Amino acid sequence: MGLLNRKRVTGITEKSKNQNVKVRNIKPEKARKVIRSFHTLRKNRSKLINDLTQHFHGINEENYMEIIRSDSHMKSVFENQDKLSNIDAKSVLVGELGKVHRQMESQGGLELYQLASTLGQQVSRGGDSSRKLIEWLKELNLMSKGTYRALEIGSLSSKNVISTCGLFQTVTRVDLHSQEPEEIIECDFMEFAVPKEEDRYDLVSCSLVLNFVPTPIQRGDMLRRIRLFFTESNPESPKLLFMVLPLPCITNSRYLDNSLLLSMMSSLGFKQLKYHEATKVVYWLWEFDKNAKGPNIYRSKKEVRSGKNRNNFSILL
Ligand SMILES: C[S@@+](CC[C@H](N)C(=O)[O-])C[C@H]1O[C@@H](n2cnc3c(N)ncnc32)[C@H](O)[C@@H]1O
Repeated sequence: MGLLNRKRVTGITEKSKNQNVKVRNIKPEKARKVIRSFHTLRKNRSKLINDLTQHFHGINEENYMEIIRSDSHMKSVFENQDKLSNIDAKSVLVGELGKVHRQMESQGGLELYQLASTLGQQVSRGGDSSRKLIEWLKELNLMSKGTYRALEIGSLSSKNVISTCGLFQTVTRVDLHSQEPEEIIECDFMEFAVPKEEDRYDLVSCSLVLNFVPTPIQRGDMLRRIRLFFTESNPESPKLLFMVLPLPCITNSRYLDNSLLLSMMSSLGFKQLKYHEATKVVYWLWEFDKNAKGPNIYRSKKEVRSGKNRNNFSILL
């Protein structure tokens, strides 16, 4: 993304890639708008790509540009240079996908979304969510200093409290777009290889990531996958998942409230240890027990709240 674009959209004036992120001149409302709009576009993109799987074998969010651009006609439809050809279903979808793709680019893409999210981590605006995790770990006296391993999914910085608190022997950080290539592994967690047993983790942090994942099924898949990353080598020590979501995902969703989430998580083997609602986000600390699974009955959405002004956030397993 060009610096010009970023300036036009938000007034951010400093280049951030591969440096500690600096954000200036971006108002909190603007940051929230960037985040909301990015989530909507990502959801629309995901739906279009899903619809296109019947026309392009194996198309997904990583390879769609490559696949579409390898067909010169589809490439020009995607790039909106061949409007007259948008008559069949496949071309309509490709044309729409091109439109969404351009909107995402012009609004700054993932990089700008991360800048806006980093702003949310500034202390004056709610701060680094991992502070709550460390507060809880200390309160529950759950992890003795320096012996445990943590995995942070969706990491914006290696300087967050989870990394600096000294409670962990190692913190492995992954993100779709790494802002510190030496400290944060750039990859999709869904493709991050499950390590050998001795390299697995005692704690996984998944803060403000599930709401980024575009579909309810993919969110469920992410939760399911997280379980594979817990070590079994210290049976005495707890296996913990720290999770954060925007508050409305749980307090104003048509399809999810905390009681439903509790039973879903329990069907995956997670027991709620801690829960905290802040003004804008909600935090959980879950303990995982691989032997404590329940029945999986969460394959379709069920309304838990009615009313017009609800959001549709949900998770399916
Ligand atoms: C809103 S930021 C949250 C960052 C930080 N964890 C926090 O709590 O402030 C969401 C981050 O999750 C990352 N992310 C989303 N889906 C991911 C995935 N499947 N694998 C790795 N990172 C992902 C995004 O790239 C983004 O940097």
